[in-house]
Amino acid sequence: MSLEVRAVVASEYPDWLRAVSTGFLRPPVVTDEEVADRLPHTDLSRLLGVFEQGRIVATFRSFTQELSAVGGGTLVADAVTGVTVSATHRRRGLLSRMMARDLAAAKERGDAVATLIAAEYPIYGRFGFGPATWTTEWTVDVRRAGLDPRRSGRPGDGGRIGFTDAEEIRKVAPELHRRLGGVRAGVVGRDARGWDVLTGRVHHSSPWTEPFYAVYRDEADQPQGYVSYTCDDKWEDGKQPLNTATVKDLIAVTPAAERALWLFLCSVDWVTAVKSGMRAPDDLLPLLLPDPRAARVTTQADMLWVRVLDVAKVLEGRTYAGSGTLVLDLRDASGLAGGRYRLDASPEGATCSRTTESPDLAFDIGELGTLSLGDESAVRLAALGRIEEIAPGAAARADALLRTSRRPWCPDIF
Ligand SMILES: CC(=O)SCCNC(=O)CCNC(=O)[C@H](O)C(C)(C)COP(=O)(O)OP(=O)(O)OC[C@H]1O[C@@H](n2cnc3c(N)ncnc32)[C@H](O)[C@@H]1OP(=O)(O)O
Repeated sequence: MSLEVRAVVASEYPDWLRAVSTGFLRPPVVTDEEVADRLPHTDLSRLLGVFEQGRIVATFRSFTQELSAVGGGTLVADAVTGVTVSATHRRRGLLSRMMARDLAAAKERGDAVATLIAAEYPIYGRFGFGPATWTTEWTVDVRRAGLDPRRSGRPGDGGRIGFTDAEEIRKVAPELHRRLGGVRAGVVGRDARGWDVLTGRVHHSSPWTEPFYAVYRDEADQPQGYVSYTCDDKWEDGKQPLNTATVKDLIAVTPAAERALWLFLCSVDWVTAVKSGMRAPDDLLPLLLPDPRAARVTTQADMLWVRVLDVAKVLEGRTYAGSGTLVLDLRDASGLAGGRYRLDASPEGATCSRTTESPDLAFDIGELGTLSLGDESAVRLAALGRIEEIAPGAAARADALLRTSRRPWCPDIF
């Protein structure tokens, strides 16, 4: 039976959503309300389906996304999501066909990279993606953290924390999230609908629990961070409170805001555990506690995957703390971004262009995705055999140039 890969039209959108739910093992139920909510935010020309006799057996969606680069600049990304292949049609190359089509279109548009959050680690490396950010989740045992039980939730730095509501958050927090991209690489844009979902204005699949919202304002009364969290209202025998505060979102633009919000969460009466949600691996949280072992790592995993489509845009689109030159020989089986490039970088700026000079390092394009946001070490990748060091010492030179003092972080799942 023939399989046709093509863009989905509006009348097929409910079927497409049902196919996505089926692929993600969610009940295949789609309401008119959900369709009406999602459709205006969907670029149908970038919504792919694989059709067999009129039935959708595979799905794929991409959209334009802004990704923060090292130094606060922005890269235009082709964000990939909603990837499913029906259990009846898996391992017959359908994902490969949809991916090839989407990446070719992204390259044609001039996007710098493609991005995604991988459901499972082994899926996307073959398409030239590499994990570029990692994430850590902690559970803090507040009673073992060593914090002074007499402390209040008030920051000791002249700032203040105040409770607020969803409406206020929709006004204040988008700017905080946008500013985060200026100080962290790896942050992807969060649009108005993303805020509607996070603040309960839109919710389709699971029942909504209204979270608590609190904003940190500095001495000059400027918002510098916010947190939303829920509590589970649990007590143990003997009338002992045993509440877990679960962070849904914590965006802090200054270290003072980050410190204040964590200490606030660890100061709420009845709260004996704080689940941090997915944080940057170098979040201040564990070391902020007198006893950092009270923050147990519960998740440690890859987060944002990056597929470089335009090498010059990626390497010129970031800043560099030091100066140096690197010649990279990049292999790309798909023919999208491979070749030999010379990078001349300094704190004043960088240029990157094709060259015929002999290379310092040679590797697959996926490794450049992994290095692109400053997180991974080229020396480590060379030790793993994933980077070939042609000029002795070149991997260490690459680290000095590419790595950053704070690790990239993507707070959003898309
Ligand atoms: C960005 C996102 O949306 S992430 C969500 C991804 N979706 C899911 O995880 C939902 C459940 N899984 C699925 O729907 C499908 O299995 C998919 C989409 C992951 C893969 O689709 P398929 O059409 O089966 O992939 P396709 O046949 O093109 O496979 C290409 C290659 O990747 C490999 N591969 C595909 N999926 C996986 C996997 N989950 N684990 C390991 N290898 C995989 C295949 O074996 C194949 O390898 P080969 O070229 O060596 O033979």
